Amino acid sequence: MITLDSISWTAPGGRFALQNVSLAIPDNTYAVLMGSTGCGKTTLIEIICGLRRPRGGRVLLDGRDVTRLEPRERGIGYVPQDLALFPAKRVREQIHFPIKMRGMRDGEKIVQELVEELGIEHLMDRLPDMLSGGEKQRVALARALAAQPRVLLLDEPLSALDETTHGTALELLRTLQARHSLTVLHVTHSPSEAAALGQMRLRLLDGCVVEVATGSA
Ligand SMILES: Nc1ncnc2c1ncn2[C@@H]1O[C@H](COP(=O)(O)OP(=O)(O)OP(=O)(O)O)[C@@H](O)[C@H]1O
Repeated sequence: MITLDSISWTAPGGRFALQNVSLAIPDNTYAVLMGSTGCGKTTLIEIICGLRRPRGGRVLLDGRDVTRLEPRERGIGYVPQDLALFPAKRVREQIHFPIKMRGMRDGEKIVQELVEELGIEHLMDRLPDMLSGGEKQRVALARALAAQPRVLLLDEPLSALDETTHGTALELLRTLQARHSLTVLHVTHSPSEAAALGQMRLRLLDGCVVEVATGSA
């Protein structure tokens, strides 16, 4: 369960602020978040994963207050809008990185299973600039899932894909969510993507998160 309890955040310079934003996404749910450009969607995602510190309020994951924890202590996988792959690391190192950072055991087995699931075994020795857009997405997903998080945050993960790759990626995200019992928060501008994936559809409107629809996607 992802819970935001009265989160407030002010941008440096004070020209944008979120005031008392609250939301609750139940366990094992695929939630999508929409809203006009610049309304604060990325800001909310980064507050949940710990890359931005809120001025007030709390972030709770499965009831545990993580507001003051470092990102790697939160049990969250994150795929940012630009994917943020390390330019000089090969795919193998990208995916092993979160496992190494946390000193996890069984790293080799986890990576092997993930790369098979995502169909990227043949890419393991490549650098990011030797990958297509769709391949980069898969590598970023594998890296986000390597530390076996319960929560996955996706910031417009499919926006750069062509129609065919987009369709396959939708299916992949749905399958990953179900297989790993993930609680997902996925930011998108695409109503069709939201309708295809969102068991819970949320909109950030004038600084408030409102629920647009709930039900099976
Ligand atoms: N570091 C910063 N300094 C100043 N302003 C910022 C900073 N980060 C974000 N903002 C401002 O905060 C607001 C929300 O930005 P955010 O990236 O969260 O929006 P968004 O809803 O994700 O937008 P988009 O849909 O275009 O990706 C914007 O007005 C942005 O200019």
